[in-house]
Amino acid sequence: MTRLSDIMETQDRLLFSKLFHKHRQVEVTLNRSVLAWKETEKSRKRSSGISNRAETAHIHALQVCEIVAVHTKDDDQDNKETRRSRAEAKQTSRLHPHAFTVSYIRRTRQHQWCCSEVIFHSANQALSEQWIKVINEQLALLTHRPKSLLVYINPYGGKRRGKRIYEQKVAPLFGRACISTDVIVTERANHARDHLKTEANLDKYDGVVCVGGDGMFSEILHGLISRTQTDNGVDPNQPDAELVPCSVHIGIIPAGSTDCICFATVGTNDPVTSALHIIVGDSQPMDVCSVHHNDSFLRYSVSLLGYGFYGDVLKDSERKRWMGPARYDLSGVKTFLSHNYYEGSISFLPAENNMGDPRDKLQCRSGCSVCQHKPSSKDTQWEMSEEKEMSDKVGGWRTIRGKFIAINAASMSCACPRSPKGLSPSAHLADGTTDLILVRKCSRLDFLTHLLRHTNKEDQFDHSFVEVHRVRRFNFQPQQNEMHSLEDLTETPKKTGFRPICSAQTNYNYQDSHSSWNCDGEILPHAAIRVSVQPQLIRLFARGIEEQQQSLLEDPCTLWALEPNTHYSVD
Ligand SMILES: CCCCCCCCCCCCC/C=C/[C@@H](O)[C@H](COP(=O)(O)O)NC(C)=O
Ligand SMILES: Nc1ncnc2c1ncn2[C@@H]1O[C@H](COP(=O)(O)OP(=O)(O)O)[C@@H](O)[C@H]1O
Ligand SMILES: [Ca+2]
Repeated sequence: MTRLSDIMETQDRLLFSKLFHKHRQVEVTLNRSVLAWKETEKSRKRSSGISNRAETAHIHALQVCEIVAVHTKDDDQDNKETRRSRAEAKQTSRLHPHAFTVSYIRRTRQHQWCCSEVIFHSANQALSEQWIKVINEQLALLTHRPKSLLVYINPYGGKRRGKRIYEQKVAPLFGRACISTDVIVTERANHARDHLKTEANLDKYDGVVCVGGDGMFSEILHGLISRTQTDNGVDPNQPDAELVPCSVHIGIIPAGSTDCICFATVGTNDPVTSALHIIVGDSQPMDVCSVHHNDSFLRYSVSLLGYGFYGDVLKDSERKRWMGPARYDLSGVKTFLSHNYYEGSISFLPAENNMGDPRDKLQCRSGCSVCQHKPSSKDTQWEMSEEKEMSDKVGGWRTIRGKFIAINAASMSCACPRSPKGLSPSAHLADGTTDLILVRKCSRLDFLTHLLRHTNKEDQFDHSFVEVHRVRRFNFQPQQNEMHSLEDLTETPKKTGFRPICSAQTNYNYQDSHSSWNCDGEILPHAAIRVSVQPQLIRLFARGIEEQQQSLLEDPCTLWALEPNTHYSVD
């Protein structure tokens, strides 16, 4: 713990000067972690008018790791000050014509960040240049910050604003942070995936940025993972293959319909906040589920794998893409009224007891201790060879047969604006597990109550027809094996809804008795799947959701009185 006033004194001081800020003289100090300033006593006395009523000195401080950039002042930057006090600003500029601007991250509300600026003036050009040089030297030490990014924009995601969002809100910030970019506006579905798989020269980039929704993110995810496996000679069709983690980080600029991956890793869907997380080079590891059908690879998933309700909503909504994000509301109501259920059998390998429980109310937050333990490859080998022993300890594979309205596997909370706590509020981003939620056949009213609990404080798992398990793997087999020929099957469709049963009672209808999997917003072609969680396979430019209460130093817009007994953490 360091006393804030000490920062102003000698603590590892790199630079100390008297400069001007907002027409007042300030003492500015830079050390390796903090840039701090306070008004000089002389200036305080002058501005308070009467010497014996001088105000208390306030210290402003911001963390070096949250500085976006430092530049010589542009001429139009003093606008706000000019409005406040045109004459004073003129005088400052005349007496202290050399100025530099520090752009930094300021927290606003609800996990939202913005880029603010503080301008310092000096009469001495060399001094101003020295400040820029030394701050830039400190920023250069932050080697995890990306210098070069490959950006993919889906111009048709969400409300079709991806291109404008990028150009107006994100590109100027990347420019200010001196990040170079190559931008590709996609021309068709899977353009980004295919480009990443085979063409992109990934050695050139520190990260890939996805401007779009969960579906677009899924393209980037598939492109990057496949490329990494191909480059390392790993066959993704092997369900037990240990996949190689991707070295390139992924940034998400939300411009889709649900944007749950962004929301659940940052806490808000705001393009500027996401751009700032990219600029500072945040790193959030994330679990990825690999999905197989028999021995062939189908897809990867990081958020929701949903069969039944969410599969049906997605399938229906695809036909209404022209409506934009509102399609999910309409398809949601329609699917709810249909009230379909599906028979099948689900077997799963529970996670060890020390991995917590989906109902333990311990939410995954920035720096989450549950996610800190990444199994090394040695651990993984141990896990593989000792799998039987381990699974015996936790009870081994379990199988549940039944009639389900929904089967959801949430590898992360799946929080989104529609459901701020998400499908599984206590799921972890990087713990190597997924929360398997089974919603059995129940009445419409019961299911509605369950759905509504996703939007309020009540526990959506507290129903007799809902169970939830934290698992490392699971397999699903629908009741009717799709390998049978359709003529063999005489099962009637499982419908309780308003929709008339369209096929004759004796004709089995595959469409009606099987749902589809919603895999991060993409429809999967198979109902029978094998799922295995690959711990921490990718990294995002994010840090997880921050606790609301930040250490004071992280909020540079706060003014602190010099409190001799107050200690602040600067590390
Ligand atoms: C009657 C009241 C109902 C309220 C139900 C609230 C539950 C909402 C839980 C939503 C969980 C969404 C998980 C994320 C899914 C996305 O991957 C996917 C695709 O998102 P995208 O369109 O690509 O941004 N969106 C949907 C709705 O399936
Ligand atoms: N240029 C394009 N034209 C048509 N579809 C595209 C294009 N680029 C990406 N897509 C596809 O659009 C789908 C939806 O994209 P997404 O950005 O997730 O928006 P939304 O959240 O509205 O679904 C994804 O499946 C993606 O593969
Ligand atoms: Ca997880």
